[in-house]
Parts: sequence; C-alpha cells; structure tokens
Amino acid sequence: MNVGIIGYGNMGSSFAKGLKERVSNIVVFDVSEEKLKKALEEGFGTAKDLSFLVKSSDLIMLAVKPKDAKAVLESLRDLLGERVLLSIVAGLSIGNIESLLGKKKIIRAMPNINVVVQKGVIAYACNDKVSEQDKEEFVIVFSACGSLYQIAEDLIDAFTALAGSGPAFVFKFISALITAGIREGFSYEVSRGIAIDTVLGSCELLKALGGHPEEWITRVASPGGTTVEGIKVLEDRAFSGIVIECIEKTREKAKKLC
Ligand SMILES: NC(=O)C1=CN([C@@H]2O[C@H](COP(=O)(O)OP(=O)(O)OC[C@H]3O[C@@H](n4cnc5c(N)ncnc54)[C@H](O)[C@@H]3O)[C@@H](O)[C@H]2O)C=CC1
Ligand SMILES: O=C(O)[C@@H]1CCC=N1
Repeated sequence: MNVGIIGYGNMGSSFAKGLKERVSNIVVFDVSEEKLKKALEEGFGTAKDLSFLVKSSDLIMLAVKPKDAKAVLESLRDLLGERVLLSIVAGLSIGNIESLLGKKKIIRAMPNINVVVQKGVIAYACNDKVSEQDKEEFVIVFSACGSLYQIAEDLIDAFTALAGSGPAFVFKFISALITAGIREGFSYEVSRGIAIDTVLGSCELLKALGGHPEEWITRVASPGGTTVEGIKVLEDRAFSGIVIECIEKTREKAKKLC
C-alpha cells in the first residue's frame, strides 16, 4: 500500500513513523514548509500539492486540525476517485465528510498519540463504500501503529474522550505523582522514573493477569495499612467522579467540534 498523509503535525508524523516498515511508500503534504522539510529529513517523500499526493497514494490520511479539514476535503473532492480517505479529525463525522467529498470510500478513525511508539489505540468506522478487502488492508497496515477496534460511529466521540484524549489525562496523573515524589524529597529524575515504572508495571499486571482494578486494590491495601489512608483521600475528593466527568465533558466537546 502507498500512503499519503495530509498534515505532518503530531499525528501525521507519528503515523508516518509507525507505518514506515509496513507500507511501500509514504508521501506527505503540509502547507508548512518547515513541516515538509522535517518530513524529508525524517526519510519521507513530500508532495508539492494535493494532486501529486493523491496520485501517489492508495490511501490518503487526513491529519489536519478540525478547522482546516473542510477546505482540504473540498479540494480532494475531484481527485480521490476509488482511493480510500482515512480521516482522524476529531468530531468530523462520516456524514460531514460525505457532504464535502461526495460518496467516496471513507474510514473515520480515532487514534491516540501513543501511535508514535507503535502502542496507539485506534478505533475506526467505515461507510458502505469501503469493501471488506479495503478494510482488511487497512487493518493489516495500521495494526503496525497499535491496537485497532472497529466500533459503531456513534461511539467515536466517547472513544475520542477515553482513548484519543486519554494520554493527556494519564500524563496529568503521572505529573501529579512526580510532583508528589519531589515534595517527599526525591529528585525530579528519580521521581519521574518511579512514577512511570509504577504506572507501567500496574498496567502490565492488569493486562497479564486480568481482573477488575478494584480487586487488585484490595490486594495492595492491607487492612489497617498505609494504602487505605491514601484511598480515603481519593474517595473524599471524588476522584472517580472527577475522572468520569472529565470523560463526559471531553466527549461533549468532541460532538461540538465540527
Ligand atoms: N494530537 C492528538 O493527540 C490527536 C489528534 N487527533 C486529530 O488529528 C488531527 C491532527 O492533530 P495534530 O497532529 O495534533 O495537529 P497538528 O497541528 O500538530 O498538525 C496539523 C498539521 O496540519 C498542517 N496543515 C494545516 N492546514 C493544512 C492544509 N490545508 N493542508 C495540509 N496541511 C495542513 C499543519 O501545518 C500541521 O503541520 C486533528 O484533527 C485532531 O483532532 C486525533 C487523535 C489524537
Ligand atoms: O484535543 C483534541 O481535540 C484532539 C482529539 C483527541 C486528542 N487530541
């Protein structure tokens, strides 16, 4: 497969790196000369315009900000033909894309930034122009960037909140742990290492051994011990309620983006 990427920002560049080993060719188009230079330095082909990019590609990924997406889609309308358009633009529905592009092959996906280390979580939904073979090829190629979930399109905004924005919330938690460690007397570097390894190890444990996180809390929190004192503070301050509301507000914003 030949992949064309429109927008070489955080996500476009992360996908380019993740896909490198799995596709024949990657071509990038960006309005920023600086981003095009970066793409060249990072070993990718660049296109001078959208027409060249489309001609060189079987699948075209739209990775620009929501505010820039409409203009790009209008320019693609007469260029795309039977090629697949893969949009990762938050809040932009398949219906919106079809109204700008016409009834073309469209995959709407929602990834997260962890694609940069090939550990992304990517949800996708397709319109009925996308064949089983198109879908299979997409899954084979994009599984190089992380785990894929085919979901109903009406859950993509919720997925955007949980997984698309999710890394920012996890980083916030890790950042708070680091600050707490510094406050207790560890250097930044040591506190960072302790926080990351604690979160990473806990995730690996859950993945490897299964079980609900609450079950594992009972194994960590000894009766009358230390952990339960910390858990009480989180409960008093409605930690779970805060996280649930954080996801709800994020999902609501995704609905209003485009
Ligand atoms: N950053 C994230 O963690 C995630 C972002 N997304 C979605 O991915 C999309 C891209 O986000 P980022 O990579 O963070 O944005 P970004 O701002 O880092 O990159 C966007 C790139 O598009 C380029 N661009 C703007 N207008 C253009 C045009 N007309 N033609 C070609 N290139 C153009 C910009 O120069 C820039 O390099 C957004 O729609 C966002 O909703 C989805 C999931 C996660
Ligand atoms: O904040 C945003 O709008 C994008 C969508 C998911 C992650 N970043």
